[in-house]
Amino acid sequence: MPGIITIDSPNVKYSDTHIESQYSYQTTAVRREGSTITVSPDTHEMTFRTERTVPRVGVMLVGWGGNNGSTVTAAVLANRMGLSWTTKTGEKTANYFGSLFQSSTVSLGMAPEGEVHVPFRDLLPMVHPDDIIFDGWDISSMDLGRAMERAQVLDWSLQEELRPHMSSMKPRPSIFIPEFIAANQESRADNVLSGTIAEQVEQIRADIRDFWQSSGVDKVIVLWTANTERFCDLTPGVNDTAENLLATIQRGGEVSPSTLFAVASILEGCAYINGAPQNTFVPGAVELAVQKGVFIGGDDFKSGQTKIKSVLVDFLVSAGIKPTCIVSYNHLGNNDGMNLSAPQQFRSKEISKSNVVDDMVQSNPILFGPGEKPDHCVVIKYVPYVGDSKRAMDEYSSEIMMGGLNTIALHNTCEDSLLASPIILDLVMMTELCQRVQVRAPGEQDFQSFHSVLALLSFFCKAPLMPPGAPLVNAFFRQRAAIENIMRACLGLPPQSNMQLEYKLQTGFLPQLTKPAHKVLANGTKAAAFHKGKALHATNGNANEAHANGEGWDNDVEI
Ligand SMILES: NC(=O)c1ccc[n+]([C@@H]2O[C@H](COP(=O)([O-])OP(=O)(O)OC[C@H]3O[C@@H](n4cnc5c(N)ncnc54)[C@H](O)[C@@H]3O)[C@@H](O)[C@H]2O)c1
Ligand SMILES: O=P([O-])([O-])O[C@@H]1[C@@H](O)[C@H](O)[C@@H](O)[C@H](O)[C@@H]1O
Repeated sequence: MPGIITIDSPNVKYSDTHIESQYSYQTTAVRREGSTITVSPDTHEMTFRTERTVPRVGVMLVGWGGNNGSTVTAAVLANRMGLSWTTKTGEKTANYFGSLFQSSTVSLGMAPEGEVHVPFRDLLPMVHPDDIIFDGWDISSMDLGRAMERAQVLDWSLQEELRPHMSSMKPRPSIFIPEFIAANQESRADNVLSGTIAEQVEQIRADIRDFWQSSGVDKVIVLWTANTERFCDLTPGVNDTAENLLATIQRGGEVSPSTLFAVASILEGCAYINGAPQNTFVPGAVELAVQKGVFIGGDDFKSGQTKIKSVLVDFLVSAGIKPTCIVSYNHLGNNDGMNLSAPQQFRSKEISKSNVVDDMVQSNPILFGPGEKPDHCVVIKYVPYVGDSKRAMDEYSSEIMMGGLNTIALHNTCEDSLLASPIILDLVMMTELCQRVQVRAPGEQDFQSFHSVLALLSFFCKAPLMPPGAPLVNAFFRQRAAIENIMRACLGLPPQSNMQLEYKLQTGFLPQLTKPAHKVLANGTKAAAFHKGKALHATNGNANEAHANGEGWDNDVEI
């Protein structure tokens, strides 16, 4: 499976330090005048430049001692050490299932032996999760070995192998403002900073510098996987601009811990990602990130029930079926669930879970009139007994042809933290890669980075944070295609169109192959065709299958 991908194109140059590609970005400009819609294809000549050297990456997790924080740390250690462990159903081996980059593939195109798929991570140089160094903060002082035990996510035999390596990991004291999370969290808070919020921000900044220097990493990314906070009021003069936000911090006004961490990270030049649903990125924080040229992204890991929703609703609407009622219920018994049992914290989650279908619904005015939406109900209940094993139950009712009614019921049980952990890794890998990509826009002399609000992270989030004016897309496969095609652009490759025209015409034409599979001498009655990855050749009037031999295709087949 592993392979080194080399692009054989005059538009792609490899130097010791960079991959540079000349890319023709093809779009359409649309103009609607009354009932007339005019579409004008546009081609924009651009240049992508990607640094080839993958740096040593440190990740500082806020909420490190939580279920997600302890689980993702454990998973990376287990993979790095190549651990296997015994369970009642047999031997298990560490893996990164659920990671887009580590466990999914992309198609490069057709080779003589058929379509070639490679691991997503092989498209461009990316940090490997095994190499990530973790650190972080928690209001709970529990070391990571005991936090892993408290989380009750991983098999005991694996925990026993990992504990000696995790017990030495101790979360740094954190910023704790009780009013932002549920009151039921206060019993954990034995590891908190004191002083003004300005002093605490300075401590967080010092922590980042300390980790950066002591770990020897080349860059640090900070990620919030602490509890869901209530929404913060957006108040002019308080958090509407970078200047006002910094002044509010100095003055001691209302700023949430997650926003304080964002400010500290941005001021230290570290990308900051929000894995929870609260509105961390108040306008002042966004402006500060833009001023400092630092990436920010979020909100709220898209891990399970919502991820399926962003697929299923896209399927229904794209198939011309009208979803009219969506009920998403789940219960879980971990600490996240306990925090979400408080109304204000639940409200943050309800918002992020509810808006995920808007773009898909708005894309189809045949099914939905102006402002029309499906009924959409989100319920989350805290049931301690089930722990991290979230039970999600969904019902999708849809109108089908001639007044018909279709109802899809789903039941989904899984460890919530084992869905979120690979997403944390993907968020880090995507962010770190984007920090090494520069783009020269059409007609420009200079290269620029992506916008500080890193829209490419939307695939991993329920409520994507987008640059001003950018359209919000939640549809799963559209988001995935955006990542794939931008990474292909870095290699000078065209977008994945799935057209496969070479196999859809009467006279087949095959891509330029290194070893000609066969001569295509179609005379109108005979043509090369593929079926199930094998070439069906009409030769001597009889269709027979030419099989790929060990080295390549039968070369003597003529038609
Ligand atoms: N599948 C998932 O697990 C999933 C999916 C989407 C979003 N999320 C979000 O990710 C977050 C973490 O989920 P979890 O299951 O790990 O929850 P958790 O409660 O197990 O972990 C959160 C940790 O944050 C700590 N904490 C709270 N306030 C803090 C602060 N101010 N500074 C530092 N630490 C603080 C808590 O002590 C706790 O250890 C939650 O906000 C959750 O809503 C989780
Ligand atoms: O599975 P999903 O919808 O992506 O998101 C999950 C919710 O279903 C769950 O209720 C909540 O506790 C988790 O934090 C996470 O947000």
